[in-house]
Amino acid sequence: MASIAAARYGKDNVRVYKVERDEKTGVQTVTEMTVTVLLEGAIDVSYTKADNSVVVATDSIKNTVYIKAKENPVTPPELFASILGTHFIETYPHITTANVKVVTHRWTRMTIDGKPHPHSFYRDGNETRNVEAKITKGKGIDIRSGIVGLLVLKSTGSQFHGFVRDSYTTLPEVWDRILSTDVDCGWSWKRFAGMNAVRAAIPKFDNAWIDARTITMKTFAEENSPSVQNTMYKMCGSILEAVPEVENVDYSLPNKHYFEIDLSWHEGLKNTGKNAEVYAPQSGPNGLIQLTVARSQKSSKL
Ligand SMILES: O=c1[nH]c(=O)c2[nH]c(=O)[nH]c2[nH]1
Repeated sequence: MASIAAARYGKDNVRVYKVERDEKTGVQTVTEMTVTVLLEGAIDVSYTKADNSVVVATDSIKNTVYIKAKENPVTPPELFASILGTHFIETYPHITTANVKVVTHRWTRMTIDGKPHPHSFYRDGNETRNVEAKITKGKGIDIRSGIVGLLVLKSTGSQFHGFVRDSYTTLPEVWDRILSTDVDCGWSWKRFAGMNAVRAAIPKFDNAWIDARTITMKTFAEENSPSVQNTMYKMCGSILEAVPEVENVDYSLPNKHYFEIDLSWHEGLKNTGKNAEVYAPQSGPNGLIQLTVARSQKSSKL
C-alpha cells in the first residue's frame, strides 16, 4: 500500500507592489515582493480521495496575500511573512503549517540634482532580500532571513594554494587571483513563540540584514582570502557575533572563475602571471562552496 509521505500546496510567484504615501512631505516609498505560500495539514484526502472540502483554493491564497498586504505593513519582510502565515493557521483549523517565502526586490530612490527624489526609483542590481518563515500551530515561528544575488568581485587579494596535488590535478597554485561570487547568505533566528515575539523583534530584522550585508562585503573586500571556504567561515562567525538572536548562518558561494589567456602566440604578447590584464570570464563549470555555522553550545562539562 502506498501512503502520502509529505504534501504541501499553495500559490507561488504572487507579485505584489505596495506604495506608502506620506501626505505631509509628499514622499512615497515603494516595496515590490514575490511571495510564495505553501500550506500543510490535514489535506491528504484532497490527493487520495479527490475530497476538495479541505482545499483552500490557491486562488484564495493569492487573494489573501493582497488583502494582508493592504491591511498590514509589508516591511520588514520577516513581519509580513509571519502575519501572513499566522493568518492561515489561525483561520483554518485543519491547516497546521504555513510556509511563506517573501522575496523583496530592490527599488532604490533616485538622487536628482543631489536630492533624494520623492517618488522615483531604480533597480540597482538583482540582489534580493529573502525571508522564509515556517509558522506551525503549537510550535511557533521559524524564520530564515537572507541575501540572494549579490554579485561581487575583487581583482586581487585572493589566493589558493596547498590543495591536494595528484594525478588528477592541473590547477596551478596561485598567490594572487581574481575572486568573484554571487552571494547567497542566510541567517536563521531562534524560534519565535508567536506574533508578539516577532513584533518585539521588528527593529532587529533590518539591523541584521544591514549587518550581514556589511560583514559580507567588508570581509570580502578587506581580507587576503586563502580560500572561499575560509572566507565564508569568517563571515559566518562575524554575523553570529553581531546578531545574538541568530542561531546559525549559512552561505552558498559559487566560485566564478576568470581564466588567464596566453597570448604569447601573437607577436610574443605577455598576458600571463604578473602581466595578465585580459581574462576570459567563465560561465561554467564553477566551484560551489556551501557552509552552515551554528552558535557553539556551551559545554555541559564544568
Ligand atoms: O577557494 C577555492 N576553494 C576551492 O575548493 C577551490 N577549488 C578550485 O579549483 N579553486 C578553488 N578555490
